[in-house]
This record gives sequence, structure tokens and C-alpha cells, in this order.
Amino acid sequence: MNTPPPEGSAAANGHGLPHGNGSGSSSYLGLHHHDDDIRLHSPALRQSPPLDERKHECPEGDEPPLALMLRTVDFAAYKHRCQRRKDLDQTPYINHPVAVANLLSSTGVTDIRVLQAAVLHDTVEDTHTTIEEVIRAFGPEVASIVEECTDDTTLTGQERKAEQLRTAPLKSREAQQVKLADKLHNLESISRSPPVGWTVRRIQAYFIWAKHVTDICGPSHPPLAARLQTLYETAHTRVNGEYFPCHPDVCGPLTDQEKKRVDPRFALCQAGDNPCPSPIFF
Ligand SMILES: Nc1nc2c(ncn2[C@@H]2O[C@H](COP(=O)(O)OP(=O)(O)O)[C@@H](OP(=O)(O)OP(=O)(O)O)[C@H]2O)c(=O)[nH]1
Repeated sequence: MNTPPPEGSAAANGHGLPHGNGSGSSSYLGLHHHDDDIRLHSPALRQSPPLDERKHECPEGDEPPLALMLRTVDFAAYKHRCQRRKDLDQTPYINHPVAVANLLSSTGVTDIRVLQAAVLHDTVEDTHTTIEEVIRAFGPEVASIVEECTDDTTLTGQERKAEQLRTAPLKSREAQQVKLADKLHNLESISRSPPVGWTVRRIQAYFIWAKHVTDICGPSHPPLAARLQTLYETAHTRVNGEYFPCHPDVCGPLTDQEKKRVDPRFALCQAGDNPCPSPIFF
């Protein structure tokens, strides 16, 4: 089994260097900005615990829902603190789980355990967080949903994709809801600002696979299933100045509205130009 990188490090997102998932990706843009990034390249240091480990325990007595939610966000923000998304802006990783929770909440999900699990859904897969830690901090129900949303990182990327398809119908309604929102946010961000280095073919392969997964999970939360269907039927991406349908089989023709939806910085670029404003870490 691979040893995960330091908690919160850029590559600890499971899509960088060390998980051996066969994705072939390397460090972000070949740049190393953080202490944690530098630590990654030393196997000994890779195994050392974070220097400023915090304890996240459940407080005594009743905790108001708002306080519980903020504590959950704080926990996830700490765990993902040094990670970045794979887009050109290297968006802070925590933006993704927060957006996933917001997609659920804004489409009518009120079960706080689902919203907490959405915020926490990548902590075990992509950082040193353990399920036991999530149980201690947030209880077994939230931890169980998080566990259902956690891929086995000892598998290759392709195996993980096959496993997600196989297990999607077996998951609880709550975990399926988180999956729907997770995929919706990934797909929206891929179409607007694809991960660095992704080709049109890779974007389309991701859309085709994600549709299989979300078609299975759709009945768990119809409002998000409808949003996903619209995305599959309309989403385009712009690569090297040209628009391409993200889902090659179900996508309709490119519309002016869709052109505007794609990141306007990219839409204004000519082939080969860098977007403006420049990505912050470029
Ligand atoms: N769209 C997008 N995805 C990003 C970005 N940064 C990191 N990711 C993560 O990359 C994964 C999608 O790429 P894959 O091709 O599936 O992953 P891989 O690089 O590990 O093979 C998602 O992982 P996941 O959450 O485990 O989801 P999934 O692949 O299981 O759906 C997603 O969260 C980004 O900027 N945009």
C-alpha cells in the first residue's frame, strides 16, 4: 500500500504524485511552492507527521447545528490546507468540498450529516485523515457516509473508476447524494477550466464515465440529476481556442449562452495565449 503524502500537501489530493494510480500526472506545473511540496520529494520526510497537528475532538454536550457545521468546515479546511486543485489557477482545494456541500444545501438537502459528509468527503481519500478520526470528531453516521465516498487509493486510476461504477448502486442514499454533487462540481469545473494538461479526449472520457455513475445515483436527488443532465446536453469546453462538446454522445450544438458559461478568460483567449488575468501561481 502506498504511504500517503503529508496531510494537506499538494500531492496529497490523490491526483498528484504518490498514490500510484497510473494517472501519469506529475507535480503541478513542475513548481514547488510550499514546504509540504518540498517534503514530498524526500521519502523519509514524506512519512513525518505534519508539524502543527491539531486535535479535532467532539465537544462535550449539545452543539448547535451552525457551530457543528463551522467546526466541520474548519476541520476540512485544516486537512486540505496546502492542497490545490488541478486547474490553471491552482484554486485552493477546500473550495471543492465547500462547493459540493453548497450544491446539496441549495437544492434542498437539509440533513446535516449529508452536508457534513460533503464537506469531509475527500479528507480520508486525499489526506492523512483516518475514518477513526472522523468518527471521534463527528460521529459514526457522518463517518460512514465519508467512508462510502472514499476510493481505495491502492487501486490504479482505471480500477478506481471501474470500482465506482460497480459500487454506485450499492451505496446509501446519502452517499449517492454526495457523489452526485461531487461529480457535478468536478464536471462544471472541468468544462470551464480543465485540469492542466487534460486533452479534449480525456475531458470527454471523464464526462462519459461520470454520466454512467450519476445515472445510477440520480434517483437519490432528482434536482441534481436534472442539473447534471442539462450539463451533459450543453457543456462545451474551450481548448486552444476551439470549443468541443464535453460529452460527445449526448451534447447538443454550441449556443451563445454556453459560450458565455465557459470561463470568459479562456473564451477571450486566442489559441496559445495565456488567460488574463494570469493564474496566481503561474
Ligand atoms: N474537475 C477538476 N477535478 C479536479 C481538479 N483538481 C483536482 N481534481 C480531482 O481530480 C479528479 C478527476 O480526475 P481523474 O482523472 O478522475 O483523477 P486522477 O487524475 O486521479 O486519475 C477528481 O477526483 P475525485 O474527487 O476523486 O473524483 P472522481 O474522479 O472520483 O470523480 C477531482 O476531485 C480540478 O481543478 N478540476
